[in-house]
Amino acid sequence: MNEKGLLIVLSGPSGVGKGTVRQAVFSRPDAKFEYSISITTRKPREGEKDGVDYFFKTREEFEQLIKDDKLLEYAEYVGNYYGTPVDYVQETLNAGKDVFLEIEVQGAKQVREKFPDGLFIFLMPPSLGELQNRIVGRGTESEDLISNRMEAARKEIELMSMYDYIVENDDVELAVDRINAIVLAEHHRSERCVSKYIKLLEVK
Ligand SMILES: Nc1ncnc2c1ncn2[C@@H]1O[C@H](COP(=O)(O)OP(=O)(O)OP(=O)(O)O)[C@@H](O)[C@H]1O
Ligand SMILES: Nc1nc2c(ncn2[C@@H]2O[C@H](COP(=O)(O)O)[C@@H](O)[C@H]2O)c(=O)[nH]1
Repeated sequence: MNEKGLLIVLSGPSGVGKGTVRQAVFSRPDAKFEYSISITTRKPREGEKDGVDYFFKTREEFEQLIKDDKLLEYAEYVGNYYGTPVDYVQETLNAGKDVFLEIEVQGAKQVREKFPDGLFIFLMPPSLGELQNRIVGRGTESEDLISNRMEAARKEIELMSMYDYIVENDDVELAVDRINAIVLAEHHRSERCVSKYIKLLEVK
């Protein structure tokens, strides 16, 4: 029987670069994770595609998914719902593959309760000034939404102590190196790795 995969959760304040770092993680030729595409009621930004960046749903459709227990976690974030499809995550982990979630902190808290053995990584900006520059520089939010996101960011940063690791995103490729090193170390620390090597002792 397959060993289960590792659930990796990348979280952090809005605009820190989670999406950018996640894309860089997956563009490495040796990336071994499966990305769980989230479901949202937010309108697609320019260039975003349904089923690639998100599954875009109406509020009614999303609320039906909540009722049908189809979400591993969900949160309402700055006026929109965001959630993780539970079946995809369970099936992929059961197939022995690592699953990578990029979600905000309320959702990460719910995942922690259901998957205490998951690997929780918090992405930090070099400073709050730099965080604001990144949100403004992205040019996707109105002024109102930027100040809502900055306010949310301060509350999100306060929760960083519930994570296993804090990774600074001063440079995207360096942040990816750090995340890959943490995942590798976690695999080597796990019971399944020990049991794999313990088998060597059984060979006479
Ligand atoms: N290390 C970095 N240095 C400078 N700019 C960065 C870095 N990482 C990301 N950025 C830029 O910061 C902006 C926000 O990044 P991104 O959209 O990936 O953040 P996010 O955390 O996914 O945001 P949200 O939570 O709002 O979706 C983008 O314009 C991106 O190009
Ligand atoms: N709790 C969840 N949060 C999610 C999920 N997918 C994305 N997110 C987070 O929402 C905010 C806003 O995203 P944006 O695309 O509108 O900028 C950001 O922090 C994402 O990481 C999810 O499934 N669950």
